Amino acid sequence: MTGSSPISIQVYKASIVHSLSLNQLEFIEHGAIGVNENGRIVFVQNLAANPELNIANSAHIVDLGSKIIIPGFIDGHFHAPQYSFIGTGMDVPLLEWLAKYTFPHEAKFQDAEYAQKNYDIVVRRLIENGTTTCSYFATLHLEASKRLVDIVQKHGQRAIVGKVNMDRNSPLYLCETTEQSISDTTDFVNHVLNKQDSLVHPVITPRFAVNTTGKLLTALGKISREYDPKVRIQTHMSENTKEIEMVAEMFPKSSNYAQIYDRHGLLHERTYIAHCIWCSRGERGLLHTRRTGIIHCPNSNFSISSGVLNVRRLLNEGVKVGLGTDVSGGYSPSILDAIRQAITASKMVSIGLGSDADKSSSSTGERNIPESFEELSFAEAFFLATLGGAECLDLADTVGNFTVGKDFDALVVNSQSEGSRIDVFEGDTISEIFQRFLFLGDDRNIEEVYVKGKEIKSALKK
Ligand SMILES: Nc1nc2[nH]cnc2c(=O)[nH]1
Ligand SMILES: [Zn+2]
Repeated sequence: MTGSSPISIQVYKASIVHSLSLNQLEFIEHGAIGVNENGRIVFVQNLAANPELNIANSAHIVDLGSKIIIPGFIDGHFHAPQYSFIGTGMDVPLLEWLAKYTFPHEAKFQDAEYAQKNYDIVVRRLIENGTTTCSYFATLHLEASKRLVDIVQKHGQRAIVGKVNMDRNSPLYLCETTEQSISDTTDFVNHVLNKQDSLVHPVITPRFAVNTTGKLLTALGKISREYDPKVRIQTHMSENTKEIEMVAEMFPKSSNYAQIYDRHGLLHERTYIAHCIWCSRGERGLLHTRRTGIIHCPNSNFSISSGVLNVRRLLNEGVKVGLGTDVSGGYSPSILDAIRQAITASKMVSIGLGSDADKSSSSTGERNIPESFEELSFAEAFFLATLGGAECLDLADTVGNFTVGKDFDALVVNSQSEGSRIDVFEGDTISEIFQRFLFLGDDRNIEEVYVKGKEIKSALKK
């Protein structure tokens, strides 16, 4: 047992599964986690090796039997306003999809009351599905973005929220002036920081290079670096080949997409970018040097026909990677789905069906021996959904696994919950039951959801 035991602690006895690193998944079949009044983990104990709990009398013990405690899921990329057209409109690729469905829909969030109603529905749905931390894109509307912050605070979810910036190449009904965009962003960032709520953070959110002028990008980079620590930045990059062609014409002085963001001061260790499917070797190297993370959104990459990201290569190159649902480019709000689709995407890459900018740009005529890439294991995909995401979002000191001193953000998983679609067979090991949850489980198996020690799922029913 590690750490001290303050007077009033909550002890959860259960099986424990969490990632220590990309390659290390720890299973503690008979475990206990101690959580103090501040929601911090004070000990993690293997009861098989060390059955005595060294705790004060006032500790409250919750015996969860054969249920499994895992770290809460981290969704590194979610568009809150897009939830209300989830599962529809996936008949066209990105640029057409934005014009045909997304922009008209996001324009409705001009109405803060409409936004509030919709945001309440989506935040509830994410908590149901075990997303304890979510990085949200709101819309460009300041008041509606503030309402999203209020809603996540009401429900107790850990969240990073961004007011979207877009000052060109969108319809007039969803476009702001550069000056308005800068002043509303400053207002939004200060509004969230002034709350001094350790669970909610602002993030600078330029939609993507297509929708932003160089002047705006420079100003946003500057805002992010003016604060200590730097304010996070999230955006999209190299999702779709037409998008990349458009961006190259718009920013002719930069030799590639990543360089555009870099030249405007947007790439740093608190930046994380969705997609990056078509990044060249040079761009990946730049992201690695800047310690910028990539959020892999496989459902969206398939659903709006963007491409198949080679995650293995990014991991081999030392780039930080997390998972995102990218609703509603992606049709599922569940990180379990992102885990499954990340594994499927990695299998496509391993059989030579990945998207590869390096391959298409090598026109030397020489016959290259194709590189082989190992598919992701379930343990690696789970890492991306938890600790990997925490690293991208600069939250790894606080969440992502059950290290003493981190906050207790956790899910109680019951393979035999009411309505469960998971069958358990005689002799199944904890690893087998856990894997079956990853591939067959759903929100019905996620019985309790904790953020900073507080259970937030049961309150949704009230
Ligand atoms: N998937 C996705 N890509 C984008 N690129 C710019 N905006 C968006 C968006 O809303 N969704
Ligand atoms: Zn997105």
